[in-house]
Amino acid sequence: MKPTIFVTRPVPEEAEAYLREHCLVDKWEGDGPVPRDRLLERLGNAEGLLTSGGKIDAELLDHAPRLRAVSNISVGYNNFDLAAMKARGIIGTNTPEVLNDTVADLIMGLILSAARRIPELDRYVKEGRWQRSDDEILFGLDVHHKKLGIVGMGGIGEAVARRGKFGFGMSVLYHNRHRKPEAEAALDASYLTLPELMREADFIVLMTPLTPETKGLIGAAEFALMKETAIFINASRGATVDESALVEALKSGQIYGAGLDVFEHEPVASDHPLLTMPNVVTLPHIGSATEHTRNQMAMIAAQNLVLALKGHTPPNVVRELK
Ligand SMILES: NC(=O)C1=CN([C@@H]2O[C@H](COP(=O)(O)OP(=O)(O)OC[C@H]3O[C@@H](n4cnc5c(N)ncnc54)[C@H](O)[C@@H]3O)[C@@H](O)[C@H]2O)C=CC1
Ligand SMILES: O=C(O)C(=O)CO
Repeated sequence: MKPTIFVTRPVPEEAEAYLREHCLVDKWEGDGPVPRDRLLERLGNAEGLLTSGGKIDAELLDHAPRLRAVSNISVGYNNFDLAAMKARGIIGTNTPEVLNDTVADLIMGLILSAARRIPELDRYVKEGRWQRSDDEILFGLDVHHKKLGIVGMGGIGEAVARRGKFGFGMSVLYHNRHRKPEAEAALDASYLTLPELMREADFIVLMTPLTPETKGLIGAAEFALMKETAIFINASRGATVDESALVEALKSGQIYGAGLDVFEHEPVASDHPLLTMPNVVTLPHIGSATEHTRNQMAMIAAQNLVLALKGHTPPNVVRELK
């Protein structure tokens, strides 16, 4: 007898076909993300859940008495209440590594966009404001040979560091929960404390997972240490940054600019002050959003789920907040 699973969002054909081969698939057919109350109604029979970000907490698990595995189509798993899942013997999985290069490419895009003011000046040209006499008002900052500071030197952080080091001749500084001697050797990277990195780096890239320790990790005290020419990039989760402190740091000229792929509340409200600032580049959480990478993520997530439901240990089980 095939296990029943619930799929909360459309997945590519290949992943869906694979799931149907191994499971009885029930899926959300509505537009947009499944509303929480509708999801809870649909979980009565589900032994597996394929999802990408909705909260998996005690309330949801109470509505899913047969649930054995939850598979995220994402590397981040801050949506999991791991204690509640563990208490019920439910396995959680994610999709690490496969998206490292795709997300790192986007982060380089944010760095270049903020430093050279690409979106702002694109609008400038398209709005017919470009004058032959324009000169200094179009200046930005160099990226090459500057100091790249990575906070959270994991799979994605290292992929960004490689691009900075070998593509742009940048020197790599990093702060991480644990030192990484191999990365230090391969990238000639220097380990710094968080305050040291804030003071030293020209580009600060935040790439930690969202955990109780990293919530608000970068706030007023950290922005106060940054150079006036620093550019701050966040592609981790919005809540790792104190957004009000970021707004103040940008408004007061404490830092030069920011590039953001993530926000505390997504989609970000259209009247959010960060959206009114020309020195902030904003994106709608598209770090891994290429067809190739998202297809691979969906397939890996599907395989994780099927393996777990067959009683095997999938390669990407998450056991604790990392
Ligand atoms: N914008 C987007 O579309 C994407 C966002 N993400 C986010 O990026 C995060 C990181 O992804 P990966 O690099 O794959 O994860 P990873 O687990 O490979 O790396 C995270 C690193 O952060 C470090 N870390 C954890 N807590 C820390 C702390 N308190 N202080 C300093 N370092 C700490 C860990 O030791 C680890 O080296 C994900 O958890 C997810 O939230 C991931 C993919 C796409
Ligand atoms: O994988 C993740 O954690 C994302 O945010 C989207 O790819």
